[in-house]
Amino acid sequence: MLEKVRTENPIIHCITNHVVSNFQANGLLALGASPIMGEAPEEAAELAALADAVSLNIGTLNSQSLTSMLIAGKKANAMGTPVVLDPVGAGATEFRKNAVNKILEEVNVAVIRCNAGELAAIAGADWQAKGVDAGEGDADIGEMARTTAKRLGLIIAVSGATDLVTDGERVAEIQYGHEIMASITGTGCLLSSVVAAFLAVHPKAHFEAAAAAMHYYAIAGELASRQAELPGAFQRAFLDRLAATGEGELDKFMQEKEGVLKR
Ligand SMILES: Nc1ncnc2c1ncn2[C@@H]1O[C@H](COP(=O)(O)OP(=O)(O)O)[C@@H](O)[C@H]1O
Ligand SMILES: Cc1ncsc1CCOP(=O)(O)O
Ligand SMILES: [Mg+2]
Repeated sequence: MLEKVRTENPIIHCITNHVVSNFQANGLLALGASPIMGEAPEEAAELAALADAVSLNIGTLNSQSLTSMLIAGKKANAMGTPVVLDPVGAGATEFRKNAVNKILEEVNVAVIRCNAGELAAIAGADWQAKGVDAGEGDADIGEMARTTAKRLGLIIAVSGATDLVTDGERVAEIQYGHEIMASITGTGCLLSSVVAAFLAVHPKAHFEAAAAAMHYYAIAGELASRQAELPGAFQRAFLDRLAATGEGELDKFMQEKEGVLKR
C-alpha cells in the first residue's frame, strides 16, 4: 500500500494548525505525497477540488478556518475525495468541541485520527485530557473507539503506546512505535495527513489503508528512535526514516519483531 502512495504522489490539501504546518508538509513530502496548505475560505473549494484527499486539523482553529474546513469538506464529499479529521484538543474548549460536532454533522468524514483524550471528548466519556495531549482516564479505549466508530459510521484511528484502527467491527492493533514520538510536537498531526495520503490512493479500502498508514508510521518512528535519543535529532531522523522506509524495510522489521516474540 505504501508503494502506491509513492508512485501516485497524491495531492493532500491540509487545513492545519500553524504549530505543525511546516513539519506536516515535510513529512508528507518524505512519504512521497504532495502537500498543499491553504486555509482561506475564498480558495477552500478550489483546493479541495484539486486534491486527492483533504486533511482537516483544528489545532489552532478560528472562525475563518472553521468556515474553510466546512467548505473544503463539503467539496471533497461532492467529488468523492476522502476527508480525515484530526480533532486536536477537542476536549480543551467548548469552541473546539462544538466545531468537531459541526464538522461531523455537515461533512462526511472518512477517518477521525486522534489521541485517547480527543476520542473521549467525542465519545462523551469521563477523561482528564491535558490540552492537546492524551491525558489520563479509566475508560476502555478500544471499546470507546468501536462504539464511536459505529455510532458515527466512520473509521477511528486512535494513537498512543498502542494504536488502534476500527470501523466499529474490525480492529487493527499496532504495537510498534516509540515514546520519543510524543516528545516532538506534530507527530499526531502529521500522522493524520499520512492517513489521508494512504486513503487517497486506496479509495475502496479505507480501513486497510488507515491501518497500513499507522503501521508504516509507527515502524518509521521506531526505526528512527534507534538512531536518535533526543528530540531534535529524533525529528530529523524520523523525517529521514519516513522517506527511506519502503515495503522491504517494513517486511524486514515485522519479521524481526515476530522472531523476537517467538524466541
Ligand atoms: N508511548 C508511545 N509508544 C509508542 N508510540 C507512541 C507513544 N506515544 C505516541 N506514540 C506514537 O506517536 C504518534 C503520535 O501519537 P500521539 O502522541 O498519541 O498523538 P497526538 O500527538 O495527536 O497526541 C503515533 O504514531 C503514536 O503511535
Ligand atoms: C501544541 C499545539 N497547540 C495547538 S496545535 C498543537 C500541535 C499539536 O500536535 P500533535 O497533536 O501532533 O502533538
Ligand atoms: Mg494530536
